[in-house]
Amino acid sequence: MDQLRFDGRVAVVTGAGGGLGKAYALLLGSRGAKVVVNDLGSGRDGSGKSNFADAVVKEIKDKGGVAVADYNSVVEGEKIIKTAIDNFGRIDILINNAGILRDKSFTKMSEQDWDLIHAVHLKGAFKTTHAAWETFRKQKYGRIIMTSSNAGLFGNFGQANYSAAKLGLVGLANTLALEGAKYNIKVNTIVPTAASRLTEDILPPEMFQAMKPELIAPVVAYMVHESFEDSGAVIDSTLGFATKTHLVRSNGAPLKKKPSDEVTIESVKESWSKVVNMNGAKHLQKIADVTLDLVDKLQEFEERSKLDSERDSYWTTYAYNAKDLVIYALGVGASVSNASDLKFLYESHEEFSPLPTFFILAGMCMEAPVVQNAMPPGKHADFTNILHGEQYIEFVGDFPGTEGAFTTRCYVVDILDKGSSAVAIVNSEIYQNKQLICRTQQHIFVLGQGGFGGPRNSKLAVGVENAPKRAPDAVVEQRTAEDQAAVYRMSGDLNPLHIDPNVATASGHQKPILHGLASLGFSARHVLAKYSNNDASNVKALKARFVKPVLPGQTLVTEMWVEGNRVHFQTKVKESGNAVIAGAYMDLKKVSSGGAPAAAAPASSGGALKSDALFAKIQEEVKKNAAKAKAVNGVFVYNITENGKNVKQWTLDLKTPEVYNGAPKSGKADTTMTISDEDLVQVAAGTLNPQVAYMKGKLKIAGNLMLAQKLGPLLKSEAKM
Ligand SMILES: CCCCCCC[C@@H](O)CC(=O)SCCNC(=O)CCNC(=O)[C@H](O)C(C)(C)COP(=O)(O)OP(=O)(O)OC[C@H]1O[C@@H](n2cnc3c(N)ncnc32)[C@H](O)[C@@H]1OP(=O)(O)O
Repeated sequence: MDQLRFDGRVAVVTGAGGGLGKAYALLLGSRGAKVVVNDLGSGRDGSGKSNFADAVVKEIKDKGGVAVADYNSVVEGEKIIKTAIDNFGRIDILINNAGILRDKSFTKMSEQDWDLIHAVHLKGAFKTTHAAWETFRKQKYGRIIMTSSNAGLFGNFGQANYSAAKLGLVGLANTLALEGAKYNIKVNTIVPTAASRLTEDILPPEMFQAMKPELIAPVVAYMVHESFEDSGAVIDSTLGFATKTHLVRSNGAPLKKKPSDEVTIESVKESWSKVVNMNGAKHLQKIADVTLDLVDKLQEFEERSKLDSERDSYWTTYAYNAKDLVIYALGVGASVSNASDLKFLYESHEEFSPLPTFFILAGMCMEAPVVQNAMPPGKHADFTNILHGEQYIEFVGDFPGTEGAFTTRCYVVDILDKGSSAVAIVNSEIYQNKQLICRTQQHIFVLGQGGFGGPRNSKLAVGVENAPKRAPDAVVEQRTAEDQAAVYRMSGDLNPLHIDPNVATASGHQKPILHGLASLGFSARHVLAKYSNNDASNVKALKARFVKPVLPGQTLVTEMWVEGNRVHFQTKVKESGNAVIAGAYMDLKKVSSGGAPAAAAPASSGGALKSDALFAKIQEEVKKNAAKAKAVNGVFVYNITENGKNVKQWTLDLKTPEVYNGAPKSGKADTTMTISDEDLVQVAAGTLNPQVAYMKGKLKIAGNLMLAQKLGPLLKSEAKM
């Protein structure tokens, strides 16, 4: 990097007779600046006289620099600035560094102690800066440094006067940064901790030795260089280390429940934990942002209150990223052994997507006592007596992306009395940037808590739909893993019923049961793959009832029926024959028939494969791409499999280039690629990235890896067929 220089610039450094100020003056002087070395020449309490400034000037001059000494007090700051103008005709840089201490505990602090400190630090900085300000404005250039202290930012015993003045300087810099912005005047604050006359007998000797002002001087010099762009920054530096400090604001909280309520001391106490909760605290750049933030929050409060006045609601937030999507997909049985699942498992996949059922999680409001607080008198609900009964999700706005944050409103719309048990119907509205993205509805079955004389049915319940009587149009089966619930829990539902054998047996189950939403996630994936080409954004709504628990390790069999844009489905456990999900459906914007297989080993893939026609197409493509093929120059063998068995073998001899139906005519295969028929169909249909099929197909490389990689582009062109 080119040396950062200050040629042609005039710098005033106050308190430059020793310590930090001296280090700043020497460094700037050595880099071409003409320096006014100001120093009153007093001890650290402001008493005594010396000629330190002359010594510094001499040192600068001895090294070929230009400098002049100034012995005025900063309280008469205009005289110091005059020294610069009189000697050098201009001023570009002002470093307000001069300072003294009058440390005393507050009890012993006199008004004089207070005034003297404020006069030197705060008023002194005001006087010098004010004197230079007009020149800076006129020449549209100025670099100003205020010197603050951690004593000001955090407080320090015995330094009430000094702390107040030091934080005052941050306030001064903040405002001057704004007022100077359009004149290219940058005003920043340094918070140095260095060995100086101020700290000499306060710091332990070893630390005092190490805290060299020379380690801070380059930071300050950079902050007054013409290339420095920040303004209003507070930079803490010591021991060759620098950090930025700024204020942050909590999200805050309304101090009342409804806009019409009074704010009382009690309501303030009730809200206090939210007021001081710093989770998600933000740094606001300017005072206008503070006002906007407040207006925004008040508007949100009004809007929420309108909704809350209809029903008592709980508001929660839910943030997710790619990792959450992948963990969820694993929890609902997506597997790399099925190439079409990769888009749900691999964050760098070109079609990486959330599964549609993932967004049910944002509506769960697991942390809120939403059901508990809505139970009729004498009835209770907690994790020991609830079962997930039904689930609904409907997408209203744009399909959400692969990361985001939602605000969710959760409220109970009805508590039904089903005789011995109760059913709580919980609605959720899920918003992103104030836009409604989706709605969900959960039916929570509360065992043994019925009989309170409530309604048996609700008009507000989204109903289940019986499947057609005919044989299913498609069936997909997939075994859940023994650890399925343990994986699914990581998406947020930590109900011990799904992991703790004692809790499970106490609730009457032989072992921990699978989350209802995990089983639903499996079946929804099967439908999505079969009838929506795995396109999650094609889903409009989904409804299901959990009719019997599923045990991890059991095999789920999803039966599907297409009726218009609705795919009815129900799910059975293969081992017991029991229906576990019933009355379920997925509404799609568009139904695509015979789509991708969802499970690793589908029971019925639906529709015969036209591999011969496909073979002809690939042959044509290879001929079309003969030049490329020759460049690849390899022999590849495709094993065509059906239900796990090799049924056919094609050889792609790119040396020739030709495709053979059967064993290679000549030469040995360089690469053997096993792609299932289904994947090959998808590649041909352009719905499966050939590279993905390629990765999934157990690629055995007999030649070299480069060769295998070169095959990628060729397969890509085949995908366009
Ligand atoms: C806000 C916080 C939320 C927390 C969310 C959840 C946290 C999760 O960790 C919890 C889970 O995932 S639990 C696991 C998944 N769920 C299950 O396994 C439940 C399976 N279902 C059953 O066992 C029975 O259906 C059973 C036991 C539910 C009902 O069986 P029965 O008692 O035999 O009922 P039945 O006699 O057939 O019918 C009685 C009335 O109830 C209605 N009904 C039946 N099943 C229902 C169900 N699943 N959901 C809603 N209502 C249901 C019936 O229609 C009937 O009403 P009516 O007589 O008016 O027709």
